[in-house]
Amino acid sequence: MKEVLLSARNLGVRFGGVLAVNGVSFDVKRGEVFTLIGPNGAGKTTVFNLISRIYEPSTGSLEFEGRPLTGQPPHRVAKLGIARTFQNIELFEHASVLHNLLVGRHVHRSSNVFSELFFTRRVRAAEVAAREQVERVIDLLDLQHHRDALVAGLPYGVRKVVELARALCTEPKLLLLDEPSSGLNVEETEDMAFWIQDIRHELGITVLMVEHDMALVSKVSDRVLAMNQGEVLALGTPAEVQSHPGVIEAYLGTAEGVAGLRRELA
Ligand SMILES: Nc1ncnc2c1ncn2[C@@H]1O[C@H](COP(=O)(O)OP(=O)(O)OP(=O)(O)O)[C@@H](O)[C@H]1O
Repeated sequence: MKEVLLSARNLGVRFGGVLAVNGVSFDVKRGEVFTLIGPNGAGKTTVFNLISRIYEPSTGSLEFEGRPLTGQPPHRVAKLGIARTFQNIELFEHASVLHNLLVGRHVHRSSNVFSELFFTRRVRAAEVAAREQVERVIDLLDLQHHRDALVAGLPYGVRKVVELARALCTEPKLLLLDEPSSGLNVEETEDMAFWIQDIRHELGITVLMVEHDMALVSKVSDRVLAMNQGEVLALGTPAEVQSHPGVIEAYLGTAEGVAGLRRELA
């Protein structure tokens, strides 16, 4: 059995009168692609924000590599090996792709003013390692042609890949992808599925994803957790979860929704 990388136990968070997440428990195993699905407002992004330490849980705990994550300040999360992308892309728009990726590497910088000023051997070695990792990621995600382009001038689909690249430049153990297909056309979504599979197989990175596109979910996920109104509805393989009656009712809602899902999966 695979080792558990991230463990959530009885997670809960309340915003005023809204219980956004309530008693949610799950384990993400090292090397898998684990996906959260559910209708709008189910609590998926809130779970991401709890893992990123943007929100403090009202109840429960999170462990990463067997150590408590709850209690860590948000700026430590990247250093521990957790990177994320956002539903709305967050990049430096007026910087080049290369600069955005190099910024992603800064999580590994531990130099002080003195060593930076005199460009010591350690700083030089860190600089070389940063460049090598950035070039590896550029090659993996086929971004060579866009290396020197300003982010602001790039099509949305490419910006989405640049954001993914920036997260990979931090060399994460766990990659959180918040709706990687949102805003992408069919072809770009297929490319995104390839990138996710490559990231998992070639880099061995564990992926925790929130996604609405069920065709993408089925293609890349090992396990799926369905949520509704802040609670866990079902956990299993993509096929098991999609055929779960509670999921069909909550996630798809209507008979037309079910027919739509069947068409999408056909
Ligand atoms: N900062 C906040 N303050 C108040 N309420 C919030 C906050 N963040 C989330 N919520 C509420 O918590 C619930 C869960 O929201 P969340 O964004 O996690 O859902 P989601 O499953 O990611 O939905 P979507 O698929 O639309 O992104 C919603 O009712 C939302 O309005």
